[in-house]
Amino acid sequence: MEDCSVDWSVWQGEMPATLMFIVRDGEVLLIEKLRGIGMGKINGPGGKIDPGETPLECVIRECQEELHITPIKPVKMGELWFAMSDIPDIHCHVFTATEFEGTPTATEEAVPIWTKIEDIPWDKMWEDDAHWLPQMLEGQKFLGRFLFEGERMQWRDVQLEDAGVSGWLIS
Ligand SMILES: Nc1nc2c([nH]c(=O)n2[C@H]2C[C@H](O)[C@@H](COP(=O)(O)OP(=O)(O)OP(=O)(O)O)O2)c(=O)[nH]1
Repeated sequence: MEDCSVDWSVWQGEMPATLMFIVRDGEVLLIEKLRGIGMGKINGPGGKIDPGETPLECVIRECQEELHITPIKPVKMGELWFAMSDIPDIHCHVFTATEFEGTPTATEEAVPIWTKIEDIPWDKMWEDDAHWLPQMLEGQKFLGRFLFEGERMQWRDVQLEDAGVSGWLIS
């Protein structure tokens, strides 16, 4: 991979966002995303953080809005820093949970898809996901930094456990 043109030591995401991956019995709750950034892709529920909201508040609200479920005791597992070419840079907080209230329900924003971990459809997901989601689903915390040109990943760096967590912008 070529050198990265981004100075990550001063990078600040312009658009804060969240993602949730609920895991139960060897399956992960994914969505087909019907609108917003990444429309048409498979992803976890999540979205942009509203002004005044914490990442935890946001990820719970997005699960309620997109799937009519409330995750219980979400755990922050990672940060994703996306330097983008055509949209504002995204700073995403990634959570997991093993319990939730409610029944995952299709909405105007998302269709729920329980997926066996070994069957995750990488070709329908963002290109970077294969570089941190497997590690996260094995319980490792992380910091992933990516440079995108449009929807194509140009550069990546993923740090696991303490090396990653120590770089988080928000604990
Ligand atoms: N897994 C994964 N998720 C990503 C990547 N890039 C990226 O923005 N996302 C996520 C972060 C957010 O959850 C989501 C983008 O926010 P959104 O457009 O869904 O936000 P929203 O629901 O608030 O938007 P809106 O439809 O109300 O305008 O996509 C990526 O490379 N991989």
